[in-house]
Amino acid sequence: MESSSSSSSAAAAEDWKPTISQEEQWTLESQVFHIYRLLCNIPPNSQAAMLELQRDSHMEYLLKGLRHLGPSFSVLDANRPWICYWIFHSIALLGESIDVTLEHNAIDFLMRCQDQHGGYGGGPGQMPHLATTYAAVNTLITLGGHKSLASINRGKTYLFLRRMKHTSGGFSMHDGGEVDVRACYTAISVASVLNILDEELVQGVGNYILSCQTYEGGIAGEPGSEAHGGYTFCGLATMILINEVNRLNLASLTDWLVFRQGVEGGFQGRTNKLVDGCYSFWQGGAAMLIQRLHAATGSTSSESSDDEDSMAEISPDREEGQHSDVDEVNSSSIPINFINRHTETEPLFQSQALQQYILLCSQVEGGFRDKPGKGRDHYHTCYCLSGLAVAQYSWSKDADSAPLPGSLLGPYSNLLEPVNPLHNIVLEQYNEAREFFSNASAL
Ligand SMILES: CC(C)=CCC/C(C)=C/CC/C(C)=C/COP(=O)(O)OP(=O)(O)O
Ligand SMILES: [Zn+2]
Repeated sequence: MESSSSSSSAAAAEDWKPTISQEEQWTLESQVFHIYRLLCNIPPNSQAAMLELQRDSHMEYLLKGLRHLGPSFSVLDANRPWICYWIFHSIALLGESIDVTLEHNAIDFLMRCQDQHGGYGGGPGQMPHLATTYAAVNTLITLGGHKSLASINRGKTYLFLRRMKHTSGGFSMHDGGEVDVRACYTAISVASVLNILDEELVQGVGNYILSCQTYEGGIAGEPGSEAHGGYTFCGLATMILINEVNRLNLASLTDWLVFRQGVEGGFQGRTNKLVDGCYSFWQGGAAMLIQRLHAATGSTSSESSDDEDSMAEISPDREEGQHSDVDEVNSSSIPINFINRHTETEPLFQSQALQQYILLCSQVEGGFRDKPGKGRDHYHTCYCLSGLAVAQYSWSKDADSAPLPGSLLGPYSNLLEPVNPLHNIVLEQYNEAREFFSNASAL
């Protein structure tokens, strides 16, 4: 028999139930929109307009952010290379260009952040740090052109990276700083893209990342911590860049990752936490990396894939001594071979649902946010747009081919530029930098 309290709570639940028309299908997508409509008091039948990427208002917000830094980027903030990266990368994803003066001001500012002994600080005269070094290098590559790329002192950057190398095999974020998976990723990403990656930098990194893969399958920031999307992206991308990805338990990593997408369509960073727009890239980008691991070894867009090879590529191989460790790392072809692979595999996540979460729940009038109720910021704008690009191209067989019909949610004007997910740099700018640095003189 039903108690009176349970019947009244059943009635309350009945009251709360969203009213959906008969014709409306109770799909994952309509659930997301319905929740959002309830939260934001949006009148019914306005979904189509809300699925549009508000390009103009995003550009306005991004340019306002640059103006706020001042002509010589002199605003007091210890994070200025990051602000530059978040804004310039967002503009590049939107396929927009910027005023030449602004571009030169940004390059000049980042040159002043470069330490005399290598690496970039959060502002001129500040201590060099791996996170701001990654942000500065990615920004300069995004700006592109000779002045920007040639402003990076590769020799000194290499010495800085060597100085950050830690006895554990990982890297410290700065002199005397914390050692974690973020540090490994930022160091290896910078070294790879600048074509200065060598055995000394790579030695021990794979063992360090392996020690951070948890019982859940995802990767934690440090040994013994909780698996998290941010660190899982960093650890996985690092392992690919050093050619040791098969040492990870990829089956359990994939399993953990695919369960991080919530019914809202967005991703959560870790088990039992709320979804957040920024994980659209950290988790979505990691899913894209795994999807590309399923491609046939060495195949390119013009070659066919081979299923057996592709499975061998991702099968876990955790036994010591069996991996082809550092000897192959001086081959700078690893990242480009990886990106140029032709994949026949479907995305590992619900791509339409992710696009819907980003456009309906994270997008605001100018910028993006974590979730409804939170404010916009440049970090979330950058990573929501990066995640949107990943989702839009998730059905594409080649990294740079146009999305298949139906895989793009909303109007065609929503389409962003494709990214290289290993570094989160727009593909065209990455290719320019790769060519520039492969022709650069040896250190
Ligand atoms: C390249 C680079 C520097 C990468 C950084 C990667 C990254 C985003 C790491 C996440 C850090 C972290 C533990 C956040 C948890 O915050 P929280 O507890 O507020 O959020 P949560 O509830 O969503 O876990
Ligand atoms: Zn976030």
